[in-house]
Amino acid sequence: MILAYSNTAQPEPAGVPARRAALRLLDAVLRQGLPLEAALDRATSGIDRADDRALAHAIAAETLRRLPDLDALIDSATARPLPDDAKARAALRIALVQTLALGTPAHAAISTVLPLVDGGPRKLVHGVFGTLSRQNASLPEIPTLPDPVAIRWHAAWGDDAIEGAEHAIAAPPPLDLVIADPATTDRWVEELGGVSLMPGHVRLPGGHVPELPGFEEGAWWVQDIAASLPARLIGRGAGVALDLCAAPGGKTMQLASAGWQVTSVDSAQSRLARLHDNLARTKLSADVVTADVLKWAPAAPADAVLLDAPCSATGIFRRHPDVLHRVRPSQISEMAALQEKMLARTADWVRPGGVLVYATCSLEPAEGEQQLKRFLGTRSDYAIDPIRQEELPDGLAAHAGGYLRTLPGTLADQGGCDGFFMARLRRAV
Ligand SMILES: C[S@@+](CC[C@H](N)C(=O)[O-])C[C@H]1O[C@@H](n2cnc3c(N)ncnc32)[C@H](O)[C@@H]1O
Repeated sequence: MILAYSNTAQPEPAGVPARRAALRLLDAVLRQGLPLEAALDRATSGIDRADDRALAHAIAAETLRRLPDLDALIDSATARPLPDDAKARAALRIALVQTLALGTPAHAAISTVLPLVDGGPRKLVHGVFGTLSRQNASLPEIPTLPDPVAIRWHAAWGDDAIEGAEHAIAAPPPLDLVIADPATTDRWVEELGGVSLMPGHVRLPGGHVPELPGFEEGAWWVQDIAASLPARLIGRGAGVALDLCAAPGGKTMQLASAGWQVTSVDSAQSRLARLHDNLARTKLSADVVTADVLKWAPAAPADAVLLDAPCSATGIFRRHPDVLHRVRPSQISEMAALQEKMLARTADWVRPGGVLVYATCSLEPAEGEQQLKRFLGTRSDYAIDPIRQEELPDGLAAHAGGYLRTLPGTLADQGGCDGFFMARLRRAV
């Protein structure tokens, strides 16, 4: 038997440490409310092999995508519903997701999970898994959204967005690249074998990023098409642009490659390290400042300010399915209060006649439409500079109010995009 070693140095069957790490990850998200990525290092500490760490992440992420459907299956096979936080439910979730969604043979899925419930509900887990296997249980083709999210998004956006979100969970999102020099888009479409939805954009079905042509030379970087639009709204320019809440730097690279003298500000040192790496790889430059935008201030007003504000991040649920489970209404309100303060403060850093772009990767109106309305109600020196059709890819249209809202279902035929809100505001001269 091949042996692996847990961080308690006990010999264990191969494959068990990855499943234990998957359980830790799920506990971190569902009970502690942590982002999946933030919990990764701790949950997988003691696992040396990168493929085991990747497996733990894949099991946890797929469980989060399929949680309501996995729980419905488990509940169909137990006399009484198990508590949400029961060990048996957690073990069954990861055993079932492996066999029903990740292609793991049933015997491997259950034999690597049972050691995790030794001395506990082993018999129950084995019994329920066996019952569901004999019934040839399957997951629905289109996943079900967790109820609180479905209710919230239905109230805000209606049936189509719910359908769009459920379909979006079912399919792996495409890989979007921003091309540093938009004039070379056709060349990269050909070389990478992708499609382009607008100049400076290439979409691939997926791929191992560091091995793709052009990565090492810094010809492009990964950025969802919706995430690339806020910086595009600023356009090309030779003046001073502030990129606020800038790390890991997708928008900084866009602004720098569009000719701006960029100052990038973010409070997270570790995320700024990635921004520095990104600038080095793409040979672009920016002044990088580690600071809290609620305390820092620029020496002089800027021609353009981009505020990509911290938010609930519910718009990026395709790649980060933890947001579907850990983001609560109270957090949305807290983020909205923070965004309001940031917007009020940073609006003073735009020169008269200059431009302010406000963006969030959120599907919550409180972090988008309502924020914009409140801001315009308090700042008579600002007006919306409406987004024009020629600034957007085919299939996207600005709202009649001049801002842009992307939803689950937007660009669905081309592979979709993240949920975003963005508005361009111009300061009176
Ligand atoms: C949506 S992410 C930014 C993504 C980035 N604009 C890009 O395109 O790569 C939000 C960022 O806000 C930063 N942040 C949160 N609170 C902040 C604060 N008070 N001051 C400065 N940055 C902050 C976070 O560290 C995070 O990097």
